[in-house]
Amino acid sequence: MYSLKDVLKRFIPFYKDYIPTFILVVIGMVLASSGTAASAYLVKPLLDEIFINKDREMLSLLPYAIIVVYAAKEGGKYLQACSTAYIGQHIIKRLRENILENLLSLDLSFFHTYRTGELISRNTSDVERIRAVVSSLIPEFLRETFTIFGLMGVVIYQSPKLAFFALIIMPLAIYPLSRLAKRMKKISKASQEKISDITAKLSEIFNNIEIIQANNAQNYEHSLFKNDNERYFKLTMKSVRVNELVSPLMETIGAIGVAVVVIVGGNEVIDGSLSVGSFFSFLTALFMLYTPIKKISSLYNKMQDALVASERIFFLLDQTSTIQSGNEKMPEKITTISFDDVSLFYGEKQALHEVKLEAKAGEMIALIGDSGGGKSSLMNMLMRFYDPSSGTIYINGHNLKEISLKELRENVAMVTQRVYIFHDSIAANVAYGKEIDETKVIDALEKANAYDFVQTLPEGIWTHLDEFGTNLSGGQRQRIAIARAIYTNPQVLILDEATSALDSQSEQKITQAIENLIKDKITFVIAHRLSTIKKANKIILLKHGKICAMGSDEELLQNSKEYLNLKGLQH
Ligand SMILES: Nc1ncnc2c1ncn2[C@@H]1O[C@H](COP(=O)(O)OP(=O)(O)OP(=O)(O)O)[C@@H](O)[C@H]1O
Repeated sequence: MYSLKDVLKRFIPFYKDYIPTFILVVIGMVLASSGTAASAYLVKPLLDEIFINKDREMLSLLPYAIIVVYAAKEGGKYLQACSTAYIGQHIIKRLRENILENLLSLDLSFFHTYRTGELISRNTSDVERIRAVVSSLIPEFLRETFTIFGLMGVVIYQSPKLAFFALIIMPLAIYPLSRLAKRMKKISKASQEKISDITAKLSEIFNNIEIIQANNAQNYEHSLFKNDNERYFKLTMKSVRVNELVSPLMETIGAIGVAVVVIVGGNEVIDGSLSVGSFFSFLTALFMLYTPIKKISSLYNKMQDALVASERIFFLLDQTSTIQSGNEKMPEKITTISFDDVSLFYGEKQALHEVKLEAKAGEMIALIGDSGGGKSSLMNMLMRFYDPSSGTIYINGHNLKEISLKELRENVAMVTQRVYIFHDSIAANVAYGKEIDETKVIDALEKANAYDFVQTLPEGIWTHLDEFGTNLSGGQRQRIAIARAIYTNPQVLILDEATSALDSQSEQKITQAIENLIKDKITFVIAHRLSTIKKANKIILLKHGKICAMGSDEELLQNSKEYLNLKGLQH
């Protein structure tokens, strides 16, 4: 668990950039605290000089002094509030960017472990909670502490004896307050986890809305959500009750202090050893003291909340990718890709067993086999979404891990089973992440046999696609994805069931297009379709993570029973 010191330490590099703004914060803080103390002090001349001594000169001065003191106090507060908000909001903005930057660099296994909603929640609501610590909490804490010292100065100055009685009460409040803070920390942790669950649930619901409606599972999802929501509501109420307890507790303990002061001070005023003005100035400062003390204890509770949130955020910032880029340049021309005794484990589960295969430029390799055989896993390693647990993948004899990750992914393009469409224009979807070159976009669309339908859309390649491409048909989406893969003219193409959503006519056109594209490339096709398999130079049959047959269609027909079985099933 992080302490406040740890949290602040992590923010020091951020704070360094805001020194001029901090100076404004301090000026505001000093004005606000000294203004508060001065306003309590002014009660003494008000009573003693004006009301008791009937001093007219003082009457002509004091009202102006009151205005100046209050203006300084409130102006200081305003200055401090705006400057601290600037620092806080700006740090938070940078923090969000840093979190996303780090998350984007992480490997896929991380994203398979954490739910999307959970990550969104940490990047939004937890970051918001932390804002309290980085911006307002610390300066407010300091301002209130300064105010306490200023007011204590007035209290002690006016009557040290009374101050002794009044201030002795204070430690009495500390014990219950520290108990409350501990409780608050616990509730905060539970509540932050719950809000993460809620966000995760919502993102799951919106992503799967079709399947929810198709299964009439609306009520089921709604009741799951209601449970989480109810729990969050209860936790929030619990934290409100704990937080709101601070004030009545402080007031009651404070009242004991005031009662003692009235008894002792009242006697002194009656005896004439204390002036009425001093007594009231003292009493005003004492009353005013409870406000900052109360604020500090409530701030302390909020801090517990922020500490828990920090822990969840630093966790994300501290994650490092297990997939690190190599330093070697990608060979200009990829001539061979070889898998040398490559095995892959997902946790305990072994997905691939000592796979050995080689692909040469111009070859098309078809990967076939039952579902779960390991075809996608093999290709995921070529993209370096995962690294082999043992064995090595080589490109032109260079270990894949030594090659720059960026250059690798520039040269290897993938069309996956799941088609990804971004909420942007078709052109931006095709050129995704790269500069849009209109001619290249049209060329890629033509090659993917997609330009015909794109042309019929109202704004052509500039037509905006909905999130997930819901305004396109499945086959159209797939052709956009293929266009994206060929936009950069990659040297290696991985097509994972890429033609599954196409009707046979467009599939034929795509197959033709792919045949033209792949001439000097290395292409891996994960396919069940016989038309694709036939054209492959090499067919690899994967079963339970092992290669159980490898060769051309003809060879396999002759010597692989499994291949015959597979073909038999498809006829
Ligand atoms: N991220 C993952 N975490 C854990 N296990 C996984 C993961 N991805 C795949 N697997 C497991 O590894 C095995 C191989 O999966 P893979 O997706 O590579 O098979 P496949 O041959 O591509 O299947 P399909 O044809 O159904 O797509 C399966 O048993 C699968 O359950």
